[in-house]
Amino acid sequence: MRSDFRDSAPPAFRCADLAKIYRTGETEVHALRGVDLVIPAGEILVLLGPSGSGKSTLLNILGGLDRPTSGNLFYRDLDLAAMDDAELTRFRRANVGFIFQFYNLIPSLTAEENVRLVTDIAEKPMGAADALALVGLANRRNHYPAQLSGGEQQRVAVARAIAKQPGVLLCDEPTGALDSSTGVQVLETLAEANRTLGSTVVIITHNVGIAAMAHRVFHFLDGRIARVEVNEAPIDPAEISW
Ligand SMILES: Nc1ncnc2c1ncn2[C@@H]1O[C@H](COP(=O)(O)OP(=O)(O)OP(=O)(O)O)[C@@H](O)[C@H]1O
Repeated sequence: MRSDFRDSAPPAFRCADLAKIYRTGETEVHALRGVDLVIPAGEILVLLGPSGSGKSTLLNILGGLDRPTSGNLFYRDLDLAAMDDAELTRFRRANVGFIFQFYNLIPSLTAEENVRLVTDIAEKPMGAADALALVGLANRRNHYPAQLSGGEQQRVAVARAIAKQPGVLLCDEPTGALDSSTGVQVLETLAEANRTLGSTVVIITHNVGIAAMAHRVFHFLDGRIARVEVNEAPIDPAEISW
């Protein structure tokens, strides 16, 4: 059933010959050297590759936090490469949820208030309490970040990201600071958002085991995608450990 839905959907992202050069004084770093990829809507994608191979650079460009130096990039029919700053901000607000390694919660706000920061400005949000229930934290909504474990704080960050029902969830090392069993709980919330909201989920990780939950795995090497693996039978995150 899920694969029919995925096959019929237009791609979430398409990019062609995408390049990113960082210039600092005389120095140039070629972070992306001609990336071609299609990210089908409604899939879970994992990006693997050595440190410095360009994964975060690509994720930031997909999310409209940064711009390519050259190349084409579309989100559905939106031409991201042609957008100015204000348009990119609107694109992010309407379509993208971000999750980073460190949870970036506001310490003086409760879990629910942290989520409400997003639901207050989103176009079609679910309630903050519903988002927290989706990540299994209904009974922690009035707790402050310091009263929550690392895994619980990351689940609040996931709730905050999914509350606006984004088309795409971009996750940069979401389990990087967590132990295996806590990390798996976070991955389960991402899989749940993929299943119930249909969000396309892109996960950067150094943990090769996590690739088993993805529909597709992109292997990065030196600013390029060296290999794409299609996984016909993604496993439930509960089966992953590290
Ligand atoms: N803002 C920046 N200014 C200059 N160089 C940068 C900047 N951001 C990234 N780079 C460089 O671009 C290259 C790709 O970095 P990127 O962070 O995309 O790699 P990565 O695969 O995500 O690495 P990691 O797994 O360590 O996070 C690296 O050489 C990095 O040093």
